[in-house]
Amino acid sequence: MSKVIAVFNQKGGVGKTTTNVNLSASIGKIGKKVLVLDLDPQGNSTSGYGINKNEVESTIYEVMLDGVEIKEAILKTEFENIDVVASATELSGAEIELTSMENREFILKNAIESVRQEYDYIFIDCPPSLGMLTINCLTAVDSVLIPIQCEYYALEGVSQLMETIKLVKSRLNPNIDIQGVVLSMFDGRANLSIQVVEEVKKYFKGSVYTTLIPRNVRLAEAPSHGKPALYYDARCKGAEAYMELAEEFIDLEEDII
Ligand SMILES: Nc1ncnc2c1ncn2[C@@H]1O[C@H](COP(=O)(O)OP(=O)(O)OP(=O)(O)O)[C@@H](O)[C@H]1O
Ligand SMILES: [Mg+2]
Repeated sequence: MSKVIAVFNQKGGVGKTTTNVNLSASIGKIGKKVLVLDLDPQGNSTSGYGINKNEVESTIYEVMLDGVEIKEAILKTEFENIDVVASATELSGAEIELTSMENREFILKNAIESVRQEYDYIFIDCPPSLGMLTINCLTAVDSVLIPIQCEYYALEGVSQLMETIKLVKSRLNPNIDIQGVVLSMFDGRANLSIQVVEEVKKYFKGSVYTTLIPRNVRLAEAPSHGKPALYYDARCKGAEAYMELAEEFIDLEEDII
């Protein structure tokens, strides 16, 4: 049975998609079977894996709103152990369409049930909002991986984020847990970055990964080549950091350390 993980922070541009694509790719490279599901209408995880969402026949939109079986929307990729369910631009309208549906919070959870046996991990990239798509995602997952950018105001919105998770836990998904907090765009030369790491560790106590993701231009370039950084430039600092994060993630999951 797979573990289903949301990569979520309602704040925009904090590194959700970069983490979703690069952490999943590294976990796949380690040998775990991974499904990457793009729930953001922007479709950046889809294009980050080299898929043109406009050319895909069945996307997560058809799965959630037209009753298409998720198996029909699963795309194989050239990357080791990675399958993808693509996003679609129409998904932005889904926020409204979902509100009139029966059991509207459980649509994604029910949709992924049939493929949970086939993967070790299912990673879901969320949009930067707290709408119905995000609620569906939080209802469907076992845990939430929270990327936080090492910048001024890093913790802004975090209390709202924690409130949302608490609310979902009490009403829709009693088993939801925090998987971990990833500090992204770290700059070791900047005092601010170092201060943010301290602050975030104080707030989240033991839940923060030791691995820090540095600001690295290769991570920003790789999506335009339709590849995770690992397949674009395996030796760049960004790809190395996400591989280290994947190892830390797996070790914690398997309770080795
Ligand atoms: N570690 C990094 N080093 C350099 N650039 C980065 C890094 N992480 C992310 N970026 C860049 O910062 C921008 C925002 O990152 P990303 O798209 O991952 O954030 P996001 O939280 O998914 O954004 P959104 O809320 O819009 O979905 C992107 O242009 C990305 O390439
Ligand atoms: Mg994103």
